Amino acid sequence: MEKIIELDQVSLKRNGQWILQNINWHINQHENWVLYGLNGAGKTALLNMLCAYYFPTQGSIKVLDKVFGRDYLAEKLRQKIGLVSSRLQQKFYPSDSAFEIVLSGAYASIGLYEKPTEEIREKAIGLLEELHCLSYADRPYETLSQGERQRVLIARALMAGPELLILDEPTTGLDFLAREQLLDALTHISEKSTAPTLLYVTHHVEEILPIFTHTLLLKNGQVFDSGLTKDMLSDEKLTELFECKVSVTWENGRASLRKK
Ligand SMILES: Nc1ncnc2c1ncn2[C@@H]1O[C@H](COP(=O)(O)OP(=O)(O)OP(=O)(O)O)[C@@H](O)[C@H]1O
Repeated sequence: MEKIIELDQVSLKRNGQWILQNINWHINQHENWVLYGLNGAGKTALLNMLCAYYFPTQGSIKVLDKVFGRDYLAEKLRQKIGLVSSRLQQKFYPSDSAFEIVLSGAYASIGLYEKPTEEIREKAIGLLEELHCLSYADRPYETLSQGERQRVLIARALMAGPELLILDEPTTGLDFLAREQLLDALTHISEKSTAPTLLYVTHHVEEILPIFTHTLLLKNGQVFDSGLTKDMLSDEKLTELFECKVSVTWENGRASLRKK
């Protein structure tokens, strides 16, 4: 089975401080993962390593079967990874239309500098339709709501046909309905035959959809535990993780969390 991510004994030191320690994490094809941890657990640092913005101080990382720095250029690798993050939102030109932003995903550029082919335009329209963004495709990005922007960014990330799609707290700033619409869109994406492997980063248990078969619990820069989502989201496991009594309730394959 093809490995999407292989981290072996990975540690990261920044400014004299260990931020991540001894991370072992393997993601296989056809698994969708959640990276779950509280504020400051090290989720962002870990993502920065997966996208080759940081290099491990110790240990080895393979993403999509490539070892960073040895047999592959980081830039080339990033073209195979779709990234959706609210931090990315500020990078786009506010006057560009939603359509232009999605088209630019085909070239992995901020802004559109090439005339898109008819095939690329059709693909962008298809993705805008799937993500229910067609009605505002011609509107400037700056006029879109937070939920609309996030769906446009998912469509953009899918333009290049990534093998791995990373969603970094994609529901930040979304109201309940916008959040559920975005989560529905992810379920739809995961059901397609061409679906990329999904990696969803969150600190909200309620957002973990049944499509996420596996979960890694990160605490203080270390793997607290990892495995099947249903085993990770248990009363005992999360009580130990938070060092505070919690109970988990399941309904329709989704968990919710309460402090006891
Ligand atoms: N360049 C750096 N130098 C020193 N410490 C850092 C650096 N970058 C991150 N840290 C620290 O490492 C820890 C993990 O940070 P990180 O941003 O990865 O956490 P996170 O899980 O993404 O948190 P959040 O959910 O709040 O975004 C934090 O304590 C942070 O202060």
